[in-house]
Amino acid sequence: MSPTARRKAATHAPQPATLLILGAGGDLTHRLLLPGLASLLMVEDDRDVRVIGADRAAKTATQWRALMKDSFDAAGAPAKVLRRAQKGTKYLEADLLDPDHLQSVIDECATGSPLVIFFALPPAVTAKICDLLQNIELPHPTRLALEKPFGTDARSAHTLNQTLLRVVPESQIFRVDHFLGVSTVLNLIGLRFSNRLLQPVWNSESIERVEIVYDEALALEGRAGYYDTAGALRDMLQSHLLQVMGLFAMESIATLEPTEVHDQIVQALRATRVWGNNPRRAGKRARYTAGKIGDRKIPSYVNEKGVDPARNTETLAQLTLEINNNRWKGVPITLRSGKALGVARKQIVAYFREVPHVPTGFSGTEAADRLVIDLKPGAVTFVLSMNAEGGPYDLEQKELRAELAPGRMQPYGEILADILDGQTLLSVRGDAAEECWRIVQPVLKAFSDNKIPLEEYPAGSDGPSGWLPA
Ligand SMILES: O=P(O)(O)OC[C@H]1O[C@@H](O)[C@H](O)[C@@H](O)[C@@H]1O
Repeated sequence: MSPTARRKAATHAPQPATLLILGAGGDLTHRLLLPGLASLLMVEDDRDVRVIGADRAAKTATQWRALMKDSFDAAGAPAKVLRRAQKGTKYLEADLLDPDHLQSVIDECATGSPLVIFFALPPAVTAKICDLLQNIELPHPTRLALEKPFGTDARSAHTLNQTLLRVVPESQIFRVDHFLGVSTVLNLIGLRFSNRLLQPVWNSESIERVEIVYDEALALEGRAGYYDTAGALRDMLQSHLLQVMGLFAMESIATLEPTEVHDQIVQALRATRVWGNNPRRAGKRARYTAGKIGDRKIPSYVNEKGVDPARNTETLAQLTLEINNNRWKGVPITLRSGKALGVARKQIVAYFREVPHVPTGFSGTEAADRLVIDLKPGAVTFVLSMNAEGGPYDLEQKELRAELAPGRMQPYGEILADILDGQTLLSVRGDAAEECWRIVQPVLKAFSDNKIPLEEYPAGSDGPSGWLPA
C-alpha cells in the first residue's frame, strides 16, 4: 500500500493547509516543487492547499500565476487543477533575512490551518532563516520542510538540527530527500519484507556484494552555482544513495509507522563505515571531459559556465561501505553516481554467492545469481542459471523480469502529501541526516586533501576504467 493509500485508509479527507514557499522564484520551485504539487492535486481532488510564494525579487501577481501555470503545464495538469492551486494564492516580495519582513510573511499565512514553510533555498540562506525563526511567532502547527543538502558537513547539520529543534519539535521537521518519494525506492520495503523467498537470503551468508548505482546521462545543465560547490559525493551519495542503502539494509519492521522505519534506517547507518576504514581505497572521484552523449556535444566540465576548475569538483563519485552488524559484516556495498555518462544506469544489484557445489557434468555454471532492482523506471529482475538452450546439462543465465507499477504522482508530490498531512515517513530524520555526513566525512576530507586522485572520463563514456563495470 502506498503511503498515500495508507493515509487515505486511515483518515478522511486531507486537512486544508497553507504551503509557504520561501525561494518561490527559484529553479527548484519552478522545476520540481510546483510540478510535484500539480501531480498531487491531480491524484487527490479533495486536497485543499493554499500556496503562498515569497522571495526577494519583485513579481506581480500575474507573473506569479504565470510561473505556477508553467509548472502545472509541465506536469500535464488540466486547467481546473491549476485553478484549485491558484485559489487564494499570493506572491510576497520580501527580504527573508530581515526579521520584520519574515514575520510579516508568516503573519500573512496564519489562517488557522497548518502552515508548511518549504525552504526552496540554498543551505546557507536556509540556516540563517532558521536562526531568525527562533524569535518569530509561528502559527500552530507550523511544519518546516528543508531541501537537501541538509547542512554542508556533520557539524553544520548538527547545528542546524539544534536550531530547528528550538523552533519546532522533530515531528514537525521534514528533511526532504525526493528519492524517498520514488515509488520503486519505497517498494524496497514491500519487496524485502513480503517475500518468503528473499527473507533467508538477505544477508552476508548469501549476498557477496551490493551496488547502488545512479549514473546519469545528464551533464551539468546550468547548475554550476550549486553543483560546483557540491560535487557528486555530496549531491547524490551523501543524501539519496545512503537513504536507499538504509532501506535496502535495515532490519525488519512491524508497521510503516515513521518512528519504526526511521529507527531501523538509522540503526543501519550508525553501523556503516567506509570499507576497511580506509577512505583512500574506498573512495574514487572523477570529472568529465568533452564528449558526446547521443547527438549532444558536451563540453568538458571545467569549461561549463560558472565552473571554477580550481575547485576540483568531481562529477562522478564511487564509495564502498561496510555495515558492521550481524547481517552485513563483510559485504562490500558500493555507491556510485555521476553525470554525463553514456548509459543512464540507475539500479541496485545484489550479487549472490556461488552455490557450494554444482553437480559435476553441468556446463555454464560460472556466473552467480543476481537480483537487479531498476529504480527508474522500476523493475525487478532475477538473473538465474537455468537450462535455456542445448542439452539438459547446459545451463545459462536467464532473466526473470517484472516491471513495477509507475508512481502515481511525481516524487515531490508524494513528499508534499506527507508533509501537508504531518506524516514524517518520507522525510529524513535528524539523526539520519547527521549519520550520513559522518559516513562520508573521511572521504570528503581525502578529496579536499587531494589524497584521492581526480580521474577523468570523456562525457558519454562508462566512466574511468577499473571502476564498477557499467
Ligand atoms: O533522477 P532524479 O529524480 O532527477 O534525481 C537525480 C537528481 O537528484 C538531485 O537531488 C540532484 O541534485 C541532481 O544532481 C540529480 O540529477
